[in-house]
Amino acid sequence: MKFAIAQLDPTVGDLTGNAQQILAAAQNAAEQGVHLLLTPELSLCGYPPRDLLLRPGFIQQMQTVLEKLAKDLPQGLTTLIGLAQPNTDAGNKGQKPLYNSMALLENGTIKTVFHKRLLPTYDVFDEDRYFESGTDPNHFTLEAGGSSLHIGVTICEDLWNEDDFWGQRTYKVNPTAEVVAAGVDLVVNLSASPFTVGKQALREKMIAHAARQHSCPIIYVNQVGSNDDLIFDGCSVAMDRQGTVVSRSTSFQPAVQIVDYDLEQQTLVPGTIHPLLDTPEAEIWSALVLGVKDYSRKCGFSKAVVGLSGGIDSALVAAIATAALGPDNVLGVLMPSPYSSDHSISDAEKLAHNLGITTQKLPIGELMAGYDNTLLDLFTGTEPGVTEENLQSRIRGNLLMAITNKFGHLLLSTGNKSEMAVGYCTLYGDMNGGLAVIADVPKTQVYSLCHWLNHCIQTTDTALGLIECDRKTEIIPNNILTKPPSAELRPDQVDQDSLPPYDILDDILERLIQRHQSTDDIVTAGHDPTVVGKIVRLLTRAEFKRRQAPPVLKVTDRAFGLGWRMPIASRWST
Ligand SMILES: NC(=O)c1ccc[n+]([C@@H]2O[C@H](COP(=O)([O-])OP(=O)(O)OC[C@H]3O[C@@H](n4cnc5c(N)ncnc54)[C@H](O)[C@@H]3O)[C@@H](O)[C@H]2O)c1
Ligand SMILES: Nc1ncnc2c1ncn2[C@@H]1O[C@H](COP(=O)(O)O)[C@@H](O)[C@H]1O
Ligand SMILES: N[C@@H](CCC(=O)O)C(=O)O
Ligand SMILES: O=P(O)(O)OP(=O)(O)O
Repeated sequence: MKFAIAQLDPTVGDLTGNAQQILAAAQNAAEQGVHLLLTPELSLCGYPPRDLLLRPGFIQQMQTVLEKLAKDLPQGLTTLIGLAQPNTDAGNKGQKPLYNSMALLENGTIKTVFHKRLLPTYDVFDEDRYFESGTDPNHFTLEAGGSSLHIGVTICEDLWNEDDFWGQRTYKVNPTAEVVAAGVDLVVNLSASPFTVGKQALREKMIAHAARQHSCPIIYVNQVGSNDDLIFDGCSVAMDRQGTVVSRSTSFQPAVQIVDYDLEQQTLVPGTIHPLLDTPEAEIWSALVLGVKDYSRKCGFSKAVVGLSGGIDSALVAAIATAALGPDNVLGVLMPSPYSSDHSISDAEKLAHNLGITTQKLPIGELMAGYDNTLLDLFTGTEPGVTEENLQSRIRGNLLMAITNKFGHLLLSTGNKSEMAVGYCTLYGDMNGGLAVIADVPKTQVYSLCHWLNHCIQTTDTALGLIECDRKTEIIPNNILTKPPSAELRPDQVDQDSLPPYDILDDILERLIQRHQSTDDIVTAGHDPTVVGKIVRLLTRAEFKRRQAPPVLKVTDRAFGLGWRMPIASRWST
């Protein structure tokens, strides 16, 4: 029995386009003699559709497109398609209006519809807002060529309640155990599981645990691509009942991969196993490149603009943008002020040369003088300080927005997670932008990514096939890697004038943001109480800024954005 794993990259809300993607995968699968085509969770509307789900017209149109697709799909091929389905009991007993479902299509008809049992409502997930939980185990019999196979259907989170995997506990609802108890030969899991660093290793451990626990082969299908802040890595995988990987699709690329089930041996046949990316840096790099590429494409941008300061954050963002969009589509803007060092210009120019991108130089000295003159009377008697520093950042932000307005570039903002955490960035200045590319990457990891990129370009054929350049050189100029980070908003300013060293700052922030530790916990771990107190206050105070930041590409298990819902007017800061 042959299965096709369609690791698709849907655009949220593009019902017709997504249906076309499914149809193309189905035609390809049918030509290869496939019996069952598997598509990701909500493959027809794309994941996450968010509040589009509240629009009745959207739900109706989804049904119309599904019915047409059922007729268009090749005869003899059974297909599982993810979509939202109305809950006919909605309104009763506070039930939610929809189900998160999988429709089973066969020979022109919708044969049955399965409903997701477990609805994730944590971190970036908010499925309880829209969906009612399915109550029954989902399974069906696939008939082909006189044979039959009993298949259990689970949808994403349904696989994440595995007894004893998350510690010694037994879950009230374990959809995999329930379909196995119903006597299935094989379980499929149709997912839209967002990327975070190391997540595929975790998924594979969990799937292997489930396969062994239930002595049942499992085929896991994941969405690929990026929708707004969420990046999906694909990496669909099939495991036999011993928990051994027999098939793995590509990471961060769409694919249709075939897996065979041997009916006599009652096992999945080993097939193509694409390797996993081997370092956190390779994973993050690939994720961010895909994030920029898909965000641009799906929002209708082909070009991006970045303010190039000669610093490391803007260098990394420019490199990611170049890999995503191609060097001809990235513009670097150098905006020196009277406080800018010579190397800020020479390093930015060298970087642009290495990347093969175009630059524009727009000095801001005259604009600064214009602001100072206009504000002269009003500000008489005050000391110059952060206000004047922020004006420089805002002049640059304005110029960059003028470029996007005039030429249609997407402005990429360059703030890293450490800066966003402590508010070391200017609202309506360097925070301007449509997409915050590295705002989930702490400064220490910005360095490791840049070192990795240079190493990669010198030692392998490509930086994961993404940047073309002279292989003997570096991408990020060495001086950018070695000079102290500085905003250059006043003479001789460096970040470490106001912040602890980044390795200390990042460790404290990781404990606060990802591990939910208290001030006391962090001090007990060995950090200076005064420093911890300061960082906690800065983190709390900068909430108003983060709320106004562009969407942040998520790569950790706690990114600023939908998975971080802190109050702004708050008195809790320990
Ligand atoms: N822009 C850069 O390139 C850069 C680089 C390095 C460091 N920095 C640092 O970043 C900081 C930027 O200064 P900033 O944070 O004072 O400037 P900001 O203008 O970004 O934010 C301060 C302003 O935000 C508003 N505000 C404050 N609290 C608010 C709240 N709770 N709700 C709504 N609005 C609120 C007020 O108008 C206040 O003046 C400085 O410490 C600077 O040294 C900036
Ligand atoms: N001199 C500069 N030219 C272009 N763009 C600049 C310049 N200085 C700063 N920028 C932009 O602002 C952000 C933040 O700067 P920090 O150095 O971190 O304060 C930087 O990444 C550039 O995009
Ligand atoms: N726990 C799952 C849930 C995803 C879903 O059900 O959409 C994940 O992190 O991928
Ligand atoms: O934001 P950048 O590029 O100026 O990097 P740094 O803050 O390290 O100077």
